[in-house]
Amino acid sequence: MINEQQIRELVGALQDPFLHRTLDETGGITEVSIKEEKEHASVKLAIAKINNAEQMQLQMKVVDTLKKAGVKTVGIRFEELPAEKLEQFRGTADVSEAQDILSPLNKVQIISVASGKGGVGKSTVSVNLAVALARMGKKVGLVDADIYGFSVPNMMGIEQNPVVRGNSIIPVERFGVKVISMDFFVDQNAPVVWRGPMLGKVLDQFFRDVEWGDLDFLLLDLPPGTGDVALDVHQMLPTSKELIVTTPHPTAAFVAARAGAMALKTEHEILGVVENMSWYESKSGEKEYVFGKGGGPKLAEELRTELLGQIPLGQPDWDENDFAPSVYGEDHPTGKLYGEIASNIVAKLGKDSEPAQNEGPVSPFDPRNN
Ligand SMILES: Nc1ncnc2c1ncn2[C@@H]1O[C@H](COP(=O)(O)OP(=O)(O)OP(=O)(O)O)[C@@H](O)[C@H]1O
Repeated sequence: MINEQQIRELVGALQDPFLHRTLDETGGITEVSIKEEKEHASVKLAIAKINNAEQMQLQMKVVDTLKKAGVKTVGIRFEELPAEKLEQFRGTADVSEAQDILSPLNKVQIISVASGKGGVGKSTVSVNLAVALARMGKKVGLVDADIYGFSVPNMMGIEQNPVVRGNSIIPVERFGVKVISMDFFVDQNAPVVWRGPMLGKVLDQFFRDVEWGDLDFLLLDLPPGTGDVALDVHQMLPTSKELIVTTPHPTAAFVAARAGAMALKTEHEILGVVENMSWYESKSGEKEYVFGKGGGPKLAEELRTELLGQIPLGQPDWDENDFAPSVYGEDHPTGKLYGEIASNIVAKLGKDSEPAQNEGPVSPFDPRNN
């Protein structure tokens, strides 16, 4: 494992994307810490402007550089260079960039939806939460990052493909949510057999080449478990917050705890737990705990986070004229529960106030900035 000095040299040679000076020259590395036994390094970087596509690209460069040097997992946090420091470099950035530095920040909260194992309803929860946030008037994007087992377009009843304009992909909009999925780019039902780095590249493209526009929230439906892609996403998006889906079965919750442990290990905040398939309510109003009881609360307690909601078993009311197999209507009892979870998340993230300065979320990735 490389030492702090080597990390400072490697990262210090990368440039501040706005000032076109190395981080070494700008004094942009403000903290380095190492956990030898875990082969983990974290760095805190100060750059001219945070929460934008350029930050995202620098993040990826840092991860790439440190991984090539043998670091296994990387944590990165960003902050803005202090004003005096910026002034010092003002003359060196061209005028439009200098104005850009002063322009209001474009902020987006990234929420990764994870589960310990498949089939617990992670995609169903991602889709309905995205729709519920859009119903609240939020601008929402949804990345179907489950690239082996994509299911989001089908669940939302999306039939068209995205339009490609120049070098960018315009996401498909459904129920007010901008959606991108591997499903749009493979032949009907052809299995996706890519491995490891290829998968990371696809995700990278989803972040860079998709024209998301202004967003308040970007949700990611992660693949189940704690494999390569889930880890890649954690590294690419160090500011994303994690939402963990489990069923009420104690074993499911035990397995889901691993996803939570990975989030914590990579220094990601856990937003909360959603328990899905919590019970079946019979016509007489009695609750039957088909898949057991207690998994969600137990997991939330274990991860020291909040149980954001419990979703019962049951199907949406299907509208034959506007078919979306997994989307619950706004007035459906389950649709209302998703509405409550969405409000809870908005309140929790304090979206209407400014996010914390140093831990601000990453903004999406305007491809024109590449
Ligand atoms: N609350 C629910 N009530 C009834 N059926 C549900 C519920 N939640 C999910 N399902 C169904 O369970 C199946 C699995 O759900 P989903 O695909 O969302 O899970 P997943 O965890 O994303 O799975 P994978 O990880 O394999 O993609 C789907 O057929 C879905 O319609």
